[in-house]
Amino acid sequence: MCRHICAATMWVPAATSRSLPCLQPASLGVQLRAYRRLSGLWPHVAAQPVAADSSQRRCLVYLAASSALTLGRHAERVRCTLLRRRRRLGGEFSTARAATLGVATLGREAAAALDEDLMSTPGFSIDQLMELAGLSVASAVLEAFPPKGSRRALLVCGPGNNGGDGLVAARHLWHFGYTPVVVYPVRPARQLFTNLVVQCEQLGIPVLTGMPTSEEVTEGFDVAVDAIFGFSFKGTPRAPFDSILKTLRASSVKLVSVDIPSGWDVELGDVSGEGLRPDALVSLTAPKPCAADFSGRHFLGGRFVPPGIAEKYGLRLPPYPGAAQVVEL
Ligand SMILES: NC(=O)C1=CN([C@@H]2O[C@H](COP(=O)(O)OP(=O)(O)OC[C@H]3O[C@@H](n4cnc5c(N)ncnc54)[C@H](OP(=O)(O)O)[C@@H]3O)[C@@H](O)[C@H]2O)[C@@H](O)CC1
Ligand SMILES: [K+]
Repeated sequence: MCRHICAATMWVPAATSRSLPCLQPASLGVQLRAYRRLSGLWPHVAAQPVAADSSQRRCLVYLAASSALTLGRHAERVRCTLLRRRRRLGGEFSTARAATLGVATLGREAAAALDEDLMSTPGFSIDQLMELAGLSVASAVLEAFPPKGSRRALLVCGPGNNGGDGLVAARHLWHFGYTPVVVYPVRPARQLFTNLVVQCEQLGIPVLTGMPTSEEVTEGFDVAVDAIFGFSFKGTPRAPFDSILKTLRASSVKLVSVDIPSGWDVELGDVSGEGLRPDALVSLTAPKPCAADFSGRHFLGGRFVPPGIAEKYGLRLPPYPGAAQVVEL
């Protein structure tokens, strides 16, 4: 019995798709044959213009296989092919609006290297960067979902620095007048994170280990922040985050993702099909390639990049208005 094993999506600007004949609906046969050659399987392919942005075209690829063993192998092979193709196309995989602003994207390795550069050359500490990142997130929440009556905010924080951004955002949201609740199931022992938890608790912000149910999230909160995984996420989500992602997906709360919608591959997007579908995204420093698949409100935050580093990584960052911590792309 065949079942779908891999859903890969690609969004390409119309101009790019003209130079990529295999993504033209008219030549989907070529695409099908290419994947058959690559994986030994017949994929089901559908390509359609994107509703949110007619200048882009999306190509959805589903592969079918009969065993879990072949699943991983074939999905990985196709993932690598898509990745190579995306890398060849480079910065063209920014959203249409980001492309208008001339903002380039930062892949996983480049994002990590840029972080290293920030912390070595100009000598930023991680605490400083995280503080500004979390402040950007809180500012984007305020801008995207200004409080109407109640101001209940849920912040779901993961085990890495993305989770730290969420803890900082919780504190700033409290100062902005929200009533935050933090879910922090896996807590690193590092002083940085224990300090951030104490700072939240000093404000009376509950920091919970367990995740509420999807009904409780829908009923109990006006907005939720996904600070679960950032650019170091790999593979498929492990427990307890697998079920947390399902809970967030099942709820209808307004969702803001920090840097990357959790569960998405930083470069390829929601390849597993199990990632979150946020209403707003706050890219930090620069959008990551997966942001090309995102069609909600997109903010850029992390207003701390010195011109030398921006130049080194080919970032053409848009001007931030006034004292704003975020700029909408
Ligand atoms: N300059 C900037 O832009 C700044 C960026 N900042 C922020 O940092 C973020 C990057 O932070 P990061 O490197 O700590 O990685 P992040 O993704 O949070 O988590 C890694 C953790 O997840 C885990 N994990 C991985 N895969 C998993 C899986 N499948 N299932 C389960 N767990 C999995 C992994 O565990 P491991 O696999 O190592 O055991 C590890 O514990 C970035 O996106 C931005 O938000 C700011 O704070 C500072 C300035
Ligand atoms: K996230």
